[in-house]
Amino acid sequence: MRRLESHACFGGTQEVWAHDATSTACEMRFGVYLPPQVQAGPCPVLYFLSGLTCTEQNFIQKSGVQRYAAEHGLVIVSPDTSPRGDGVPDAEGDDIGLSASFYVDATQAPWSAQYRMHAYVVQELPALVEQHFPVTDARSIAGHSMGGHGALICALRHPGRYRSVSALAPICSASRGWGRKAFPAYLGDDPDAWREWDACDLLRGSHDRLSLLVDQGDADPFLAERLQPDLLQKACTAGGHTLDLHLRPGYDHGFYFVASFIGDHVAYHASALKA
Ligand SMILES: N[C@@H](CCC(=O)N[C@@H](CS)C(=O)NCC(=O)O)C(=O)O
Repeated sequence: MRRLESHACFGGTQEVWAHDATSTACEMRFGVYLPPQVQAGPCPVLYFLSGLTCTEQNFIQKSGVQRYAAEHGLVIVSPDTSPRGDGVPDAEGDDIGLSASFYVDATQAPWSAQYRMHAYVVQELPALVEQHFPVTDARSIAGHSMGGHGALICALRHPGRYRSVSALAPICSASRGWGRKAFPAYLGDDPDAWREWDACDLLRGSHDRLSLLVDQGDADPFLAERLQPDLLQKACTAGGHTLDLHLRPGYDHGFYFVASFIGDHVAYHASALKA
C-alpha cells in the first residue's frame, strides 16, 4: 500500500492511497480523511461512494466534507468508482465500463474478472482500512447518484454491517433507470439477476426495516428518467421502510448540490455512529 497524497485539512489530514486489490485484480485508489480526533483514539468510518465519471478525487476536492468530518470526528473513506488500468474492460458511453461499475459484482464476460466493486467496497476495503488506520469497526455508508445506488444496495444486501445509510440524488432503481445499459452487460439478460442489485427491488423484499435519508434537487435534469425517487418512495412504502426524502428546490445534480447538503448527511451518520 502506498500513500500518494497527504494534505493538512481542517485540523486533520486528507490522504490518498493506492493498493493492489484482490477483488478487482488491479491497483485501486481511495481517499481517507483523518479528522483531528484520531490523535486521541480510533474514530468511526463513513464510506462515501461517488457517481458516474468520478474517481476518488471528485468528492474529496469538491464536496467540502472534511469540515464536517472534523466537526464530528468521523473518518471518511472514498473509493474510486471502478477498476482501472491496462486491460480493464471499457465500452462506449459514460454509463458503462470505467467509472461506471454500479457497485455490483459482474457475472458476465468480459466484466466479471474485474468489475467486482461490491466485494471491494463491502469486504476488501473495510478490512484494509480497519487494519491500517486508526478506526473502529463502526461503519456507515453514503453516496451520490450511482454511488447513492451503491450505498443503498450495500446496506440492503448486508444487514447490520452499516449503522446508517443515506444518499444524495441516488439512482433509485438502476435496472429501470441509469443502469439500463450496464445491468444486462454486467449481470446478463435475466431480469431476476438484476433484482438482486436494484435498490427498489431489494427494499421491497427486505425483512430488515431500514431508515433512509435522501436529498434530491428538483432542478436535476436526470430526476424523472434516470434517478426516479418516485420509485424509491413506493418501494419504501411497500417494504415498510422509513424514508426521509428532501426535495430541494432549485438544485441540480452536481457538486454544488452535494456540497450544500453533505453537512446534514455527515451529522446524520455521526449520530448513528456514536449512539
Ligand atoms: N456526463 C453524464 C453525467 C455525469 C454526471 O453528472 N456525473 C456526476 C455523478 S452521476 C458527477 O459527479 N460528475 C463529476 C463531477 O461533477 O465532478 C451525462 O450527462 O450523462
